[in-house]
Amino acid sequence: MTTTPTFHELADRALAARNAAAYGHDALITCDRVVRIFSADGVEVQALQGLDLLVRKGELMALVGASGSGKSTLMNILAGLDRPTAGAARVADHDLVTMSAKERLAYRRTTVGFVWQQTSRNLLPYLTAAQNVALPLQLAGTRGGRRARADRAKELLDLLDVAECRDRRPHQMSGGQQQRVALAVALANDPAVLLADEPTGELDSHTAEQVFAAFRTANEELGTTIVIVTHDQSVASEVRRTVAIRDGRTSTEVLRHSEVDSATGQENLVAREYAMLDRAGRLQLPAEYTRALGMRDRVALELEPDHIAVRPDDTRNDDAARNDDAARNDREG
Ligand SMILES: Nc1ncnc2c1ncn2[C@@H]1O[C@H](COP(=O)(O)OP(=O)(O)OP(=O)(O)O)[C@@H](O)[C@H]1O
Repeated sequence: MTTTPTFHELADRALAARNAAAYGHDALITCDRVVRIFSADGVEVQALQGLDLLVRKGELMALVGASGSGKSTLMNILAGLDRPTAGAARVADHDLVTMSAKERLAYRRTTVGFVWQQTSRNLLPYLTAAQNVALPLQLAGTRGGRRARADRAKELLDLLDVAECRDRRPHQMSGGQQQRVALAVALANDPAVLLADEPTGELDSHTAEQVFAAFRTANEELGTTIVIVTHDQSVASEVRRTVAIRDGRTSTEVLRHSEVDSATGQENLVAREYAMLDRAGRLQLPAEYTRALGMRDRVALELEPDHIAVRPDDTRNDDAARNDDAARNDREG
């Protein structure tokens, strides 16, 4: 039985709704039901299908997804190179949907830094490492002149362990060194967010580890928030938080933290998987879980005091038995 709320209850509810914090109010990156549709030759492709994502200040996280899941589309939106078709996207208080062309340019120069997969896209071939790092400072009109820019370049190249490359041009460096210098370039203007698209895609695993160490250093020493996009699942072990993208939506996420074993005193990394719950209450279950239990179309739910149980649909067996009976009757009749 439902009871009609009193006027005071309605007033309290309205006040609570007004005071409720907006989605992602305390996040540095907020994607709220982001949709991106491409139209090519009259065919529409929904690259992002209502993607939700929150990234807090100071995080180092990875977005992992298969080819075509929408990673690059999301990256281009966060980088200010593309706009969502619908939904909201904010980075460090910049509204990526309504930003003007002028604001977009300033945003790309000072708020975000990028490291792309292709080393050639990150560095100018005719400049040395130090000159490459100094260039974004010059473009942003940073005060202090040539001397200050050279000092900043030295500081970043030292920090990322590529001091020896200072006077070398990109072709005189290894792939891993080029990516670490690219990271220094991306950090030059002290961006609020650093975006990296498959930054180790062209590197062997040993070199990739060194590049990841440089990302961790940037995150820990400079406090830069870093989002790394990759299709490589092994990257997941390099960061504390991995969010999976599937079919243009964030699906599951894995958080890792260290726990000290009280018996042995040994520190272990513990990983736990979570599913995203959107504001409509929709939950995407990992395909391998649903497949393992033969779940499809419908599942049985039970609310328990501290959890919700999701079980295979127990009426399916009854339905199947009924269908078998009907088939048998048809045959016999
Ligand atoms: N400019 C475009 N025009 C038409 N379709 C596009 C465009 N860009 C991306 N798509 C489509 O959108 C979907 C998502 O593409 P996206 O490049 O974001 O995926 P991805 O996860 O980055 O893949 P990959 O790892 O292969 O780069 C794909 O189906 C792709 O074909």
